Amino acid sequence: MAEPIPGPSTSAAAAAASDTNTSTSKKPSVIITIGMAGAGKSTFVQRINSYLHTSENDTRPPYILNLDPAVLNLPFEANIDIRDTVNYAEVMKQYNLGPNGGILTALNLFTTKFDQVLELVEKRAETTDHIILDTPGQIEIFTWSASGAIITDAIASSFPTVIAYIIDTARCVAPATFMSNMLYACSIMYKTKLPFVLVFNKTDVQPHDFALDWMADFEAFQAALATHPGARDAEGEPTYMNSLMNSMSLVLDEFYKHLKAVGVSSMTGAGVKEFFDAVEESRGIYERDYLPELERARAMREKTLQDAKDDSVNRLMKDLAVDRAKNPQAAANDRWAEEDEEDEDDGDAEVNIIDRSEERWPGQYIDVMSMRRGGAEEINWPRPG
Ligand SMILES: Nc1nc2c(ncn2[C@@H]2O[C@H](COP(=O)(O)OP(=O)(O)OP(=O)(O)O)[C@@H](O)[C@H]2O)c(=O)[nH]1
Repeated sequence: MAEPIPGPSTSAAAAAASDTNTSTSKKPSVIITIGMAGAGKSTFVQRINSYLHTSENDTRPPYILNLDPAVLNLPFEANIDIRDTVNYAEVMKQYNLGPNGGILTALNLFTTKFDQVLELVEKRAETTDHIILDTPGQIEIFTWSASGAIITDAIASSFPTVIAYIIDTARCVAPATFMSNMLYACSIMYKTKLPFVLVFNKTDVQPHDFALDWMADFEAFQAALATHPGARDAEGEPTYMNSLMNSMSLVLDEFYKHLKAVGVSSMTGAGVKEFFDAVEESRGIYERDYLPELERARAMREKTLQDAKDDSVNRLMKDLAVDRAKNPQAAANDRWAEEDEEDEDDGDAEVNIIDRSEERWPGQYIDVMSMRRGGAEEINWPRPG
């Protein structure tokens, strides 16, 4: 199943890669942390933040974005915090949503202003080596939503980006949980096509050697599977799930070859240096594999758009020619009346994203929802329903 991430296949792609090699060499690396609820994403971000603040590591402080609108307390200071822009509780109330719908809608609203976020990030790019994104606890809200894809694509097309997939190691000792986690990781990797680092977190509680063994040798995984409770049914036959996982382990073997895996304890800080080594190596993969593919997709999209535009214009011109031939008098009077021109001002007031490192009163909250209700400053948020 697992195909390698496409590499540069044409000379144009190779040229694009070499062009961008120079352009990305000084850009900061973006680290997008993704993981199941409770895997330790926020604690991990706090740990790598403190590592990057430690001057003896010869690094500059990172620029951090919090994209979780529902988090109550963050163990780190975010430079841009979604909670400064969207009130998740108010979104739930106004759009009549449950918690997950509220988080998703809050993220969607924030994404409509992501161009402002990118501008701020680009302004700061000279002063930092790392940009870190903490994502919502409910993994699917980021990984399977349009806004998650837009944010990922937008940032990855500007900066060398790597996905840090955080795994709760202690919860992976059961082969079935390990397999589920790996399948999820696999789906994200093939969706984003970005360099991927598996971060086995909480190694202070459970060392991750077993996971590395299972990834390196599928027979070791199959042996663990065979001895796991529930591997056989009442008649002593392997259960359906067991057989399925057995086959899957062969398939995932190929996927593991494209992964870097590190063990980290966000509690003690063990393994953080190895993580940054893996991020550094991923820059090369980004430049070699992701960028040429991005250029190719961009060129194809532009061509498709141009073709569609040309086709519409051609059809319009044909229709006009037929009309004019039928009624030459009407064609002669067919002139644009200047007074009919509409006022182009759509009343789109700005919602400013806050850069906490710049503002005078950090955390000053902009209530975009009440702005939406208020008459004077109209915002074009989408209407409920
Ligand atoms: N022992 C140990 N505990 C950890 C480690 N990392 C995180 N934890 C604990 O795991 C729990 C969840 O950590 P969080 O950082 O809140 O996890 P999260 O993935 O951000 O959680 P959500 O955003 O709610 O999904 C907390 O109780 C942390 O203290 C670690 O390396 N070792």
